[in-house]
Amino acid sequence: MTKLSVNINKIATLRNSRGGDVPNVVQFAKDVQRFGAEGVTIHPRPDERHIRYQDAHDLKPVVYTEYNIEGNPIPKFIDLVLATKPTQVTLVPDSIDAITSNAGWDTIKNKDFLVEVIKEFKNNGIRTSIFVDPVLKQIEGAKETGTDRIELYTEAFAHQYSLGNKDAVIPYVDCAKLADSLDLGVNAGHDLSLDNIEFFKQSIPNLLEVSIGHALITESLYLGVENVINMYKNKLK
Ligand SMILES: CC(=O)[C@@H](O)[C@H](O)COP(=O)(O)O
Ligand SMILES: NCC(=O)COP(=O)(O)O
Repeated sequence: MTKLSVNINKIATLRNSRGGDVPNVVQFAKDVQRFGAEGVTIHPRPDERHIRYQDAHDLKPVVYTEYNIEGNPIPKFIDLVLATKPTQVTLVPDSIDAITSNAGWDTIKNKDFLVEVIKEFKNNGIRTSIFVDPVLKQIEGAKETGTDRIELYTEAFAHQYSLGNKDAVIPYVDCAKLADSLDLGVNAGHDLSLDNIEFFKQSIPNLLEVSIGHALITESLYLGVENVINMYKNKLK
């Protein structure tokens, strides 16, 4: 079975747009778990434009499923992860001004750095995952870092799949097979959605976990809007 971890960044974006505390990210994390999510993912960015570092602390006592914190391991992020001790830390090589994650690690070039930070997290009992493009030599490089898992960056697959190109999954299948043979766990994320998730999952049997945010929150709005409009209309009769 593949675990679904819900990325709640977008809930924090909505909250921050008005100030205040609506919607409440802690309540949302409680609710997604009550509805069946098997994990909660956050990706605090240095500018705290959505999830704030304080949110990571506030979520710790309520996330009883898998708590996954993603981000670029700058010193401030490393301190946050060591203080909150999530189930898993996913290392992502974001540039400081990136709108969203847009590339995986060069695991060969950054080997020494990754070995060092991964060792520190693992010594603190935190499972590690590193965000990678679906490139075989990057998976081999990931193995050399000592990480427990990789997260396959699925943006390219999602885009190509939306254009009808199902073969776009092939590099992901090859990388997942290689990871399996190297005893690396396989996660995936970015732009996964109700449209593409079933095909992706069926193509990759050893997929342990997906983290989904942008599409899942958007779909929740669309699938809920009819119901909410009717609730307002009833109150306005
Ligand atoms: C690593 C990854 O693909 C996601 O964590 C994604 O980057 C979410 O971050 P934003 O919500 O800031 O786009
Ligand atoms: N690691 C991927 C993630 O957490 C969510 O990415 P997206 O679904 O918001 O594109």
